[in-house]
Amino acid sequence: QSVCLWSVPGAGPSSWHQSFPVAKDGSRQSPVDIRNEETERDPTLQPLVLKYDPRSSKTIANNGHSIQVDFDDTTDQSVLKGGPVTGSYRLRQFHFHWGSCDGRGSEHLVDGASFAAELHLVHWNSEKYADVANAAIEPDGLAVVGVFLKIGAANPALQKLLDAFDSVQKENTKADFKNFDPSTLLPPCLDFWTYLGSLTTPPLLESVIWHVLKEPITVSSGQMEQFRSLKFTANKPMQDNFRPPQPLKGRKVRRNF
Ligand SMILES: NS(=O)(=O)c1ccc(C(=O)NCC(=O)NCCc2c[nH]cn2)cc1
Ligand SMILES: [Cu+2]
Ligand SMILES: [Zn+2]
Repeated sequence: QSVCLWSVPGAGPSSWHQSFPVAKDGSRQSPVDIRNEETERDPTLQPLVLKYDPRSSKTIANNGHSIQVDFDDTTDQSVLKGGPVTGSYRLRQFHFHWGSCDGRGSEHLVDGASFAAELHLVHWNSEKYADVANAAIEPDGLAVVGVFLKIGAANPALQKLLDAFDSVQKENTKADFKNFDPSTLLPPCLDFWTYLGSLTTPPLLESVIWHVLKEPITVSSGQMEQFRSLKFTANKPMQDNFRPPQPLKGRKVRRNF
C-alpha cells in the first residue's frame, strides 16, 4: 500500500474489510487465539526443520508498518521443511508486530494472553510456485513461523537488529543488513501449533500455513522501547501494528507436542 494502513487514523484493522472483503467473509483469517485445550496433538506431524544461511540476508527496511529484513530467495539457501508441509519453503523475509506497551503487541494469543511482540518468518513454496507473489495467492503458497517475544532478559541476537534501526528510523527507508543468521532469533525448542490461515495485513490472502512456536524468546522493556522509536507514516511512532484475533470458523489447531 502506498499509505500503509496502520498509520492513517481510523484506517486500522476494523476498516480493512471495506477494501478487502476477505477480512470479514474469509474462512481462514489470521491471527487467532490459540486455546490450548481445544488444540489436537497430531503424532503424524514431522519435526520442524529450519535451515538458514546468514549469507542470504540482504537488507533491513522500515516499510511504514513494520521493520523487515529481506533475504535473497533466488536459491534454496534458507528453507523451512517438515512440520505439516511436504516440500521446501524458501525464506523471503522476517518482520515484527508489537504494541504501544509491553502488555500487548503479539498477533496470536495463547489462551487469551498477549505477548509484547511477535516475529514472523515468511517462507514460500518454491517447489510448486515461481516466486513469492505467485505463491501468495495459493492455499499452500506460504509458510509463516510465528515466534512470541516475552518481556525478560535483554536478547543479544535481537540487539544486533536493534542496532541497525538508526539507519531505518523513517518510513520507506532501507539499509544493507548482511550476514545476519535468523536462527539466532529462534528458541531452543521448535515445538509448534499449526493451522491454515492468512496474511495478517492487507491483502489478507488466505495462503498461509501457520507454525506458531510454543516457546517464546525474551526481549527487555528497553529493547521494546527501541522498536517504538521507529516512525510510521507522518512521523507517528510505529507501534500497535498488530491485528486482533479472528474467528476460527471451525478450523482445528494441531500441535506436535
Ligand atoms: N504478518 S504476515 O501474515 O506474516 C504477512 C503479511 C503480509 C505479507 C506480504 O507479503 N504482504 C504483501 C507485500 O507486498 N508486502 C510488502 C511490504 C509492504 C506492504 N505495504 C507497504 N510495504 C507477508 C506476511
Ligand atoms: Cu503496507
Ligand atoms: Zn506479520
